[in-house]
Amino acid sequence: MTGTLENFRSICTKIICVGRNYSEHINELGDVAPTTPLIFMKPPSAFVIEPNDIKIPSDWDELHHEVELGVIINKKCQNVSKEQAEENIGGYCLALDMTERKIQYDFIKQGYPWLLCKGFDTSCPCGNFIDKNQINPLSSSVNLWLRVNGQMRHDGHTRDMIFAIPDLIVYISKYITLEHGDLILTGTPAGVGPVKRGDQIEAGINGENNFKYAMKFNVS
Ligand SMILES: O=C([O-])CC(=O)C(=O)O
Ligand SMILES: [Mg+2]
Repeated sequence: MTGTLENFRSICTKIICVGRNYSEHINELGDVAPTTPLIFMKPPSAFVIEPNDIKIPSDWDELHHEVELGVIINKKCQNVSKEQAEENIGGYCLALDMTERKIQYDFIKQGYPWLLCKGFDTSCPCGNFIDKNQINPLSSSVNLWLRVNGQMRHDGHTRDMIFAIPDLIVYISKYITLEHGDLILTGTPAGVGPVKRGDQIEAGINGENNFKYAMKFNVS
C-alpha cells in the first residue's frame, strides 16, 4: 500500500462514477431510472484542485455542473458484502462531475460511451479528504449544494439516493476490484445546469454537528 488516504488524488487509479442515482435529477433530464446502478469512469487525469480552473475545451459550449459525494476506498476489495461495505470506506470528498451535456446526448443517441464528455481534463474538480468521523452519510444524510456566481443550483440530500452507498460498493466490487485510494462518485442530485467561461462555481457539504466543507473553482 503506497500513500495515505489524505492524498487519495495522487494514488487513485480509478474514478468510478454512478449516474442517475437521484429521482429528481432523472426527472429533470427526462430520463428513466436504471434498475441496477449505472456505472461509468473518469481517468485520474480528470482531477483538478483549487486554485486551478475548470477548463472548457475550446470547441465545447454546453458544460454542466453536477455536485456529488465522493466515497474513498481504503483497501483492495472484491465481492464486498453489504455488511462489510463500511469497512472498505476510508473517507469522503466533495467532487463535481463536469459533463458536456450536448455531446452526452449525441453519444446516448448513437450508443457511444461517455468517456469524452465526462472524462476530459478538469472534469473532476475535487476537494480534500474528509475523515469518516467528520461525516457519516451511511447513518445521517449529508447536504450537497452548489452555486454559480452566487446563485443556488443544487441543494440536495444524500438520503435521496436510489442506490445507497453500501449497495453501490457491493455492486461495483462484484465486477471491478476496488483499490486503496479509488474514488466512487455517487451521482448528482437535481439542479444540473450550464456554466460558461468566466463563471465561478462554489460547492459544499453540510453534515451533522455543524460540519461544513466548501470549495471554489473558476471556469475558463
Ligand atoms: O450525466 C448524468 O445525468 C448521469 C450522472 O452522471 C449523474 O446522474 O450523476
Ligand atoms: Mg454525475
